[in-house]
Amino acid sequence: MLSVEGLTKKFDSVVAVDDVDLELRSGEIHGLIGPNGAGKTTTVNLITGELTPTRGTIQFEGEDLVGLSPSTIARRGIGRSFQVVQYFPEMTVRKHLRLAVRESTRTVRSVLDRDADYSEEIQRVAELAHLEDQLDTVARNLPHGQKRFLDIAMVLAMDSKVILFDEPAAGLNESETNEVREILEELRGDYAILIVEHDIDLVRAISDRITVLHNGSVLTTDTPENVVQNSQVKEVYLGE
Ligand SMILES: Nc1ncnc2c1ncn2[C@@H]1O[C@H](COP(=O)(O)OP(=O)(O)OP(=O)(O)O)[C@@H](O)[C@H]1O
Repeated sequence: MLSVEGLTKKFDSVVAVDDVDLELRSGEIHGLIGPNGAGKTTTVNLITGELTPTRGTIQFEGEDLVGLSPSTIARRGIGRSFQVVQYFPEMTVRKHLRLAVRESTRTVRSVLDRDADYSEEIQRVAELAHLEDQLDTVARNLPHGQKRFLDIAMVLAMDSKVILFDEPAAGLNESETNEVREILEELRGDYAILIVEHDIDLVRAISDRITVLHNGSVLTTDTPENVVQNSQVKEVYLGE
């Protein structure tokens, strides 16, 4: 579905991403892990078009994404959630979702649709992101964990087919992390998901496959069981 080949990004003398091959299959949850500075966020930023690769190709459903703007890539169906949630403090959850749905349909619907309320779609994504009871809450009043869920809901509302999660559990307590896990489990099969996450227990539990990056390169891509047994992975990342 999403196929990355030979992806390389240099910042002057630093090779942040070095000849990375990565295949995200339809319906899978794919973990992307590695030590600090391994190149995980840079890889995500290359896929979303926020950065331009020095070399390499990124193909989505057979089309090359390199050179397209982030908004075009998002509208093609590649959504991302951010490490730091971006929201309008005084705006309700419902309004956030309405804007996200409208943004995704902007190119195919006419201005006549400007007043559409998209209520069915808003309800659907609110339920998926465990926010159905918070639709009329303004974002700043959401508990910390639910602000993260709002970010997830907005990605879903954009009608994404691929979702790139950058540390969805960062800064969350145990019960909020468990809820993120439940949300991801419910999305399994319907989206291709790439998840960058330092919480190794979460990544192990949720991923169908895991890619380990080290110094910008792929150390291995394998099942969670094999990855945690891999001696090189233990040496550079798991610290055993
Ligand atoms: N804009 C930039 N300019 C220069 N160097 C950068 C830039 N962005 C990232 N780097 C460098 O590229 C390397 C990879 O960084 P990246 O943020 O992708 O790693 P990461 O695996 O996401 O790390 P972390 O787990 O700490 O978020 C690091 O050495 C980093 O310092």
